[in-house]
Parts: sequence; structure tokens; C-alpha cells
Amino acid sequence: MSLIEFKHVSKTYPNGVKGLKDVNLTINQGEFVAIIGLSGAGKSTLIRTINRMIDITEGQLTVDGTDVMTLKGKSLRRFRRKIGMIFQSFNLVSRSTAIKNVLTSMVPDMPWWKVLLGIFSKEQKMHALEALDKVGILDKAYTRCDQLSGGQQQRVALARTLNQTPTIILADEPVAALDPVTAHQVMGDFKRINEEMNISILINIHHVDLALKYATRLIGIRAGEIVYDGPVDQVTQEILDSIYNGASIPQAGD
Ligand SMILES: Nc1ncnc2c1ncn2[C@@H]1O[C@H](COP(=O)(O)OP(=O)(O)OP(=O)(O)O)[C@@H](O)[C@H]1O
Repeated sequence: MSLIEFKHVSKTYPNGVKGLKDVNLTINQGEFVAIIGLSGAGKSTLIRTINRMIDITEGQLTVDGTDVMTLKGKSLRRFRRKIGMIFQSFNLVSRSTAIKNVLTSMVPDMPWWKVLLGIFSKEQKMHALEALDKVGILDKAYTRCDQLSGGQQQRVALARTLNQTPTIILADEPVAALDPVTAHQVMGDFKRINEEMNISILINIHHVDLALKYATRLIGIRAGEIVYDGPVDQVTQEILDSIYNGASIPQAGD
């Protein structure tokens, strides 16, 4: 069964701007999808509809068999716990240690007084340390995040997401703030997590070279419409031109 399915999905913002136009898309468990396109093309809108950070206005969007627009309250919160979200700006508590940041992903399942007192069980701490180990920064577990490099901070964010055992990770420009070497390392982390843990990954990215190197499938979006969708090894310069410059998509046999 498909994991994520867009059927004739559109998003019109309250000011009338069309963020998505009649999007049809099926994503299966375990895929690593990169989404590229010009600034303002609709990449963030596409990714943020999946965990209902943004509501669609037309069509149907199902995730793991659930029509996401039917979710509210507790069921919406439970649904969101299965979907990790990574941002360009890491969104960490910079004055807390790496392990404390990872442990915060457990907070929704804990009684308020334990949260207030910062009481985490041995099992929870072990789980958090395992997550830090998976992204190669176990040695930084007790370092404050404001003393870590950008790449290390993004890895803490990734560990925090892994700690909630997601089935999907959505990443909105996760390497945009990183230098090229660190960006490759973080993309490598995503790839390893995708392959070893079979977690589906959807990533918005401006760097085409990184998209082609690490993802398996590329989606090109232009003015809210999907103009390319296929395996990365079939992407040609003509296809990239069409995504970025509006040239028509070359058809096989042209
Ligand atoms: N809250 C909003 N209200 C109105 N229009 C919006 C809103 N958010 C986004 N848009 C518009 O929707 C379109 C798609 O925006 P979106 O942020 O999805 O693009 P993007 O491809 O992610 O761009 P970038 O690469 O710059 O982040 C743009 O025209 C944008 O101005």
C-alpha cells in the first residue's frame, strides 16, 4: 500500500495565492524523495501539507491510509508523532544539552510533573543515547547545543526526530545553513537512516547536486505544479532546465 497519496490536491492561501495546483502523487514506504524547484514554487507547501502544518483546500491527501483532513485534536497529535520534521534552523533549545533536546521528543507521552522536574527513566535516556549514536555524535550527548557546530546541531535535531520512531521524516531545507562538507555529511546521515531503518524521507533542497547524489527519486515543482517525477538516474540537463527555467519537459523519443 502507498504511504502518502495526493489525489487532485490544491492549496489556495487565504490571499488567493495558489501554493499547489492539482497535485497527484504516490509515495511508498522506504523512498528517499528530493523536491526541487525555484524559490516560491511550492516545495514547503507540499511538504507541510503531509503533517497538516498546512491544510489543503481541494482534493484528498492520505497518509498511511488516513485522510489527513479528517484528523483533529488527539488523533492529529498522535498522527504527527509518527512524522518527524527537520528544519533549516534546527529548532533546538540552545542552552540545553544534546541529550536533553533529544529527550524532549518524549514529552507528549509523559505526565506534566515529570516533565516539569525533568525526570526521565533510565530506558528513556538509553533510547536517547542510541539515537545520538545513530547519527554519530554520542560523544556530544552532554554538550550544550550552543557549543556545537551547525552540522552537529542538525544531527541532534535528527536524533530527536529518530527518538520518536517516525515512519516518515520531512525535511525542509535541512542543509541550507551548512557548509558544503557538512551538508554532505548530513545528507549521508539521511541516506543511512533511510536505508538502515526503512524510514521514508522527503526533503526540500536547493542543491541539485546533493539531491541527485543522495535521493532515489526526484520531484520537480514549478508554480505549484509537479513538472517532473522520476528516478534520479534518469534526470537530464533538459529536465533540470524545464524545472528551473520553464522550458517544456522533453519526452522520451524527442
Ligand atoms: N501563508 C501564506 N500565505 C500566502 N501565500 C503563501 C503563504 N505561504 C506561502 N505562500 C505562497 O505560496 C507559494 C509557494 O510558497 P512555498 O513557501 O511553498 O515555496 P517554496 O518552493 O518552498 O519556496 P522557498 O524555496 O523560497 O522556500 C509562493 O508564491 C508563496 O508566496
